[in-house]
Amino acid sequence: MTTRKPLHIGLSLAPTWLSGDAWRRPGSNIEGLYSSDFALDLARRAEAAHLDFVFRPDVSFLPMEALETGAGFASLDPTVLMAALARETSRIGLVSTVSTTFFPPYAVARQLQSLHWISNGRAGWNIVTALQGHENFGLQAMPDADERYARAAEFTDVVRRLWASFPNEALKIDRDSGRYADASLVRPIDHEGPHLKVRGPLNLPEFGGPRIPLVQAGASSTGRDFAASVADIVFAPTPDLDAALELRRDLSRRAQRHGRQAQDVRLLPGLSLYLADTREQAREMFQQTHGRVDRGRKLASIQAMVGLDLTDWPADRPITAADLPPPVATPSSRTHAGLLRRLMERESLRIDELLLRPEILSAAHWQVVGTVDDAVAQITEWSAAGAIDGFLAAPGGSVESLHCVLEQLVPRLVEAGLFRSRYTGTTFMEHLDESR
Ligand SMILES: Cc1cc2nc3c(=O)[nH]c(=O)nc-3n(C[C@H](O)[C@H](O)[C@H](O)COP(=O)(O)O)c2cc1C
Repeated sequence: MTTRKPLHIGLSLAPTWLSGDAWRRPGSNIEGLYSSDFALDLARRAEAAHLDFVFRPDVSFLPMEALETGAGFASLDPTVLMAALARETSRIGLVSTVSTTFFPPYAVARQLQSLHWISNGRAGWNIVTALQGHENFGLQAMPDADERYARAAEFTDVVRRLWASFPNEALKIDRDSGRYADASLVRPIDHEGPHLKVRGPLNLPEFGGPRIPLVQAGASSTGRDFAASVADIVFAPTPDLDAALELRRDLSRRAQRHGRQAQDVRLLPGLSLYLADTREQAREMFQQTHGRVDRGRKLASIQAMVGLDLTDWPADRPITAADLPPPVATPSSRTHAGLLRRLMERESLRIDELLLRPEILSAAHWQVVGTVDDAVAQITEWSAAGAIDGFLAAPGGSVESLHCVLEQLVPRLVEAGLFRSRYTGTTFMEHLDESR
């Protein structure tokens, strides 16, 4: 029923379907979490459904308080994991998350270009400025968000110039003359900026096909501007249609201001999917998953994001906009803090209601708890409204819910003309360019 362009779909390999208490279900395969087979099974299923990409969010610290009740942020290094998937798949994009706050750009440029070669043009880079973890990298304190973005812009520029510093055309490989490369085409970048000093060139030629697509997550004003200047995909939390529409319009305006076209920046919100045969079963799965909410930790996170201490808040007293203190000056994610504040201002919720909302439970992502029909209806509506260019599936609740996304929901989107029925290209960038 829609005339819009086909969507782009990515699958988060962060095991969201094992979050809360879902890992305790008998068939969860939680024991296999740190084996490459675990992710490989998912990547193969996602490739069979012709998804654009799989991706692994990542952080460089271990929140100890969460570890007693779930794996949380403990995970394999995402770029190493993607390299393991590269040899066992052939079409699907492989997006790794690498922070611009902690790592040296030369090493990052080389690792990602290596992944691009190993996967024959399927690497992607999710650029994050990170939330915590400065203690693991010898920093005195976490730089504030604007400082992190300033470094991210310089870092991304350096990485792209390093990639270009050894162009593929420099490879001559002429056996007869004995000329391996035209070294005059390989140039240092001689970068000296406020945050970084890198000479180059990179000691790896650029892959001889489409470039590495860039994904960006972080939707404060500075984050949006950075995304609009470089990103091919923006991964964002948009808990409702209004939020997605506003972000889509704003990204289009900002992209044009940076001399790019609106469609160069594709908005793919995170979509948390608790799917079952009936709505009642889906709601039950959701309740079972989140029944054992770690109240103390959630309340601490609310306090960190909006500055309101709810420890002794009466259970039956709704929290209203008037109860909110002025916005917290430097939350670790302004995006998430802003969305939580927006929810609390718009709806006067009691504390138990608040604790079950996506702004608290699932990083403020768009959420469907229901049937495949419910999910198809919402995705169709958001797509027809021009709010999204696709979504990043983060299945929740159970392995069955995850399989339902790939084996039932995606085929329904194909039937509706909203998604591809086969791959036409072999590289990640070609998948993204299909909708142009
Ligand atoms: C949807 C979303 C996903 C994110 N994923 C990660 C991640 O995987 N790893 C990480 O270190 N930071 C992640 N971040 C943090 C951002 O990179 C950024 O540092 C933070 O949101 C602050 O930027 P902001 O002020 O624009 O919100 C994410 C942020 C958002 C909004």
